[in-house]
Amino acid sequence: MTAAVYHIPVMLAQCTEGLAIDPNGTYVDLTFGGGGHSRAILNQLDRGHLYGFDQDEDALANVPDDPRFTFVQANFRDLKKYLRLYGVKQVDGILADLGISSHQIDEPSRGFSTRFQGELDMRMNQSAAVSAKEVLNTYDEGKLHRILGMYGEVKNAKTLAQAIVSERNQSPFSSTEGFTAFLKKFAPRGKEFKYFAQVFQALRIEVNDEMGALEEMLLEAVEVLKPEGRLVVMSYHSLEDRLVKNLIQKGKFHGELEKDFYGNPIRPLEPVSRGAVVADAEEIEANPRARSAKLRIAKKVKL
Ligand SMILES: C[S@@+](CC[C@H](N)C(=O)[O-])C[C@H]1O[C@@H](n2cnc3c(N)ncnc32)[C@H](O)[C@@H]1O
Repeated sequence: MTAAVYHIPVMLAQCTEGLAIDPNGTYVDLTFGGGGHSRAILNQLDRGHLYGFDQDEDALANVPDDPRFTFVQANFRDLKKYLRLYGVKQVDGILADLGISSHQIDEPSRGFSTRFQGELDMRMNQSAAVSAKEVLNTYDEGKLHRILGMYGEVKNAKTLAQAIVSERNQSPFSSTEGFTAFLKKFAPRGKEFKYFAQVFQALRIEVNDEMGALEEMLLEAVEVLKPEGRLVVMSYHSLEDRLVKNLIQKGKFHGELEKDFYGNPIRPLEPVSRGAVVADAEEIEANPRARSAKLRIAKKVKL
């Protein structure tokens, strides 16, 4: 397994520029994956150090042999705890390139892809307790309805949730192929793959508690950043991007920006980039995965 085919890093230059790297600083790549972004950060470090997190043990195969790098096989929601373990209280910059890697999608046994035959798994952390199979075969109808509607924006979420519950009573779901064959009946004609992708996205977000992990991580990231330290987050769907954007612009996930007596915004971060940075046409042509990427860059407010 080589890093080149594991994952092509998206907006590499924009991410490292966003971090405004101090060669002697301490950095965190929260989503190490194939290590593309990490290697680019290491190239700019001198006496600095980089901590690379990934909850997927497959990422271990890509760890560089470099004394300035430490791999942390953990969920990024526990950022503070693990940094403390290494005696790190504050860092100069944090990068998160959310979602799953091409390796995870392309490996049939991981169950992320609508195109391959595999178990309905979808766990990024292979030791986690709940897989997509458990979600489909045990969640009650109301919960399935909510997940499909909220995380997949599936239009007929209620009908589909009902059908899942009655189907599994006859034969429980186990393979991706069996599940997509079942989904076909509910998909709009000619848009089957888009529909499958929406349903799979919803399951994946639930299995990995992606929204919960993102909220916890963002709050911890704000705490561990030095004043003026950079937060660089790349997301691939609007639910994630909304959380990141709201925290940067409004200082909270929900609700409006508050101001102090003098009219200064009360928020722990301030935007560095105007709006979201997106990939250019050339990159999208070479790497279609870059199409949906939205990059937001912020710095910790100096008190
Ligand atoms: C889009 S890929 C990152 C690719 C990487 N930037 C590169 O250049 O190869 C996302 C990676 O983050 C990991 N990941 C996603 N959510 C995570 C979480 N909550 N905690 C730890 N790792 C996570 C996934 O396992 C995956 O390997």
